[in-house]
Amino acid sequence: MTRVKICGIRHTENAIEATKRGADMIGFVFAKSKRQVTVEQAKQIASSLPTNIKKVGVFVNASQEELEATAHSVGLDYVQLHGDESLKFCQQLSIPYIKSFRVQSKDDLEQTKQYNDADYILLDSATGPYRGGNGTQFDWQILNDLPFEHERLILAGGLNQDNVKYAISQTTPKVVDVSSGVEFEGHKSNQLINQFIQSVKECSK
Ligand SMILES: O=C(O)c1ccccc1NCC(=O)[C@H](O)[C@H](O)COP(=O)(O)O
Repeated sequence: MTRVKICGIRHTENAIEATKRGADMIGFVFAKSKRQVTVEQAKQIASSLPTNIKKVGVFVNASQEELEATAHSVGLDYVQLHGDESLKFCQQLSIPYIKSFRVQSKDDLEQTKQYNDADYILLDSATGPYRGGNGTQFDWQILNDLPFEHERLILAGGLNQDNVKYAISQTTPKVVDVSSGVEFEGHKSNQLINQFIQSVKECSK
């Protein structure tokens, strides 16, 4: 089954609900964002989750020191990098990493190939003011134009309960990632989280 990552979690009740319903990964945004959490908040939420749930920290151009200290303190399984982090920078990290790319053209996919030691490649939309979490989609068709390692693919960008089945059928990702699509009036909604995970589960029926 396609795995699910619920990103931008700020409250324990949403994290618990997501994991109860079958989410595989929970994302905490440490970058400057309306979803930003402190290390202490993330630590508290993470401590309420089962150990098999992967905890992911989202960063934009953070230093190696900050990444490693936060990962250690919160108990992150992965850092997810949404900035201009070079391959050399990523290779020096002592923590497994997910490299994010904003996709507009085939050239953006070409770039991903050099990050062959990344645990996952996250493909997101380039539309919107922020480095992620904009709630906008990219043209999934681009993925069919180039050979791509779908085993390492996290599909993100504008997913929701209504489009996620089609997105999976078009791109066969290992993981689908959602943030805006499970929010109501700017807050995570347990109901939308449930409905999103349910839609993903229905794909493998
Ligand atoms: O979510 C944010 O506010 C954010 C800010 C800066 C960098 C990354 C950010 N989020 C990363 C994510 O993993 C999101 O889940 C992903 O971009 C998809 O977001 P959405 O389109 O809102 O579902």
